[in-house]
Amino acid sequence: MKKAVKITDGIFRLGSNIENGDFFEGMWPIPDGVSLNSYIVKGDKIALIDLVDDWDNAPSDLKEQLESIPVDPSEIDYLILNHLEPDHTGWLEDFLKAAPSVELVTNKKGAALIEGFYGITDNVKVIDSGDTIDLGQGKNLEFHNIPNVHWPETMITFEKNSGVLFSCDAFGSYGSIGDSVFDDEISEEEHNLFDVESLRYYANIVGSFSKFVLRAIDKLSDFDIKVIAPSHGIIWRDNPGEIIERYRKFASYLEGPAEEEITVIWGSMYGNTEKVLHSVIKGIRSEGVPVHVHKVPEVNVSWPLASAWKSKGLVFGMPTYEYKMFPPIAAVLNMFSLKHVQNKTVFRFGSYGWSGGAQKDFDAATADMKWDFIDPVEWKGKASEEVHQLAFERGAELARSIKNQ
Ligand SMILES: Cc1cc2nc3c(=O)[nH]c(=O)nc-3n(C[C@H](O)[C@H](O)[C@H](O)COP(=O)(O)O)c2cc1C
Repeated sequence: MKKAVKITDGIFRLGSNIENGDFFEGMWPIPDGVSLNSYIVKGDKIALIDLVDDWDNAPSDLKEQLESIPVDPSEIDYLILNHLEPDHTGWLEDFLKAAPSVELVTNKKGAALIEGFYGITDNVKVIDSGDTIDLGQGKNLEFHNIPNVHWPETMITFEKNSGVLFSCDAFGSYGSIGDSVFDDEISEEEHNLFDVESLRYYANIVGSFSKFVLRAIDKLSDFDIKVIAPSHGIIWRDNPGEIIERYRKFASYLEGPAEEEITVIWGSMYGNTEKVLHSVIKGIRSEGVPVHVHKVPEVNVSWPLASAWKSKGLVFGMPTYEYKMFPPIAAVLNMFSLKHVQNKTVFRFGSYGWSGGAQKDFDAATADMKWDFIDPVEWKGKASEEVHQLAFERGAELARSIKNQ
């Protein structure tokens, strides 16, 4: 039987790992899974904070863990919905069959979404930022809106006496959780995985809303936070400041500067662009700058997006295709535009056959992205020694320019 994990007296974590090969949000690969975390806060009254989707084993895991406390769903007085995205609410209609008198607690925008997604208007308790619900026995829940981290209705719940912050998607990460759920219990190897997966989660899911993330972090600076309990990822009780600072750093990359690193994204049909790629990389390395290389379409955009998010410099290598950019690169740029990959220094190179066209298309696609550009390198067909030399120099120039920022 799966057991709930006690965080402190009367507060428990219930969790399930999604490991069935599905993509997150239907598009982001999660080879190491993702956890869905819910929480029970028990005073005289009982609150369940965030639900799950009917996804993989999440509903049965939740039921088993409630039983382990034990809490019967019918005993739950409040279901706090910090965020209405279906990964936290999709199982709502079935849950309500087992807990018919539970009150759904959300803000005004959340109530509209409950009606929109589930047609539910009864038993909805609309709270405002700053409102509290006293559960008794020293359990007092306070609600604060953190709009657009990640949807407009997103809020956090804070249990003031224990200092546990139920932060929903804020401070979350991809990655399944093993038997240990706390930052001070997981191994160094697991920490390394969550370091990498929290960046990828951030860039994929939250990055566009970085200004709102910074606003939320400022708001939270007044709170005496002892534990961060997000809806995805590990629970931070030893060093909650670590994940707050990590998120602050990720959010700061929106306006730049990011890390002194370069992300290279490239695609090539017949190898003419690929050969020059090696000269560009040598040029970057000649300046001692770390470089991350992603080949499209082989790699899902999730990884180059995470890598680009934290890099000051970007390189795109691609040939002309039907008077435009090589389509897999165009798809990456489209995602980068959607996700606000801004304030970068960028270099593009590539081969063409007769007319070119990729550069013009690239210029148009990137006009609004707040990027500075190193002069591009283009050539007809196979690259000459001079082209290789120029590509090496431009790679080095890009590396130098990000070092000087
Ligand atoms: C399907 C296809 C469409 C192409 N369209 C154009 C084009 O519109 N204009 C052009 O100058 N070259 C065009 N080319 C030529 C390529 O840009 C050229 O072969 C280039 O060297 C390919 O680079 P790669 O070896 O890195 O794939 C096209 C090639 C292919 C295969």
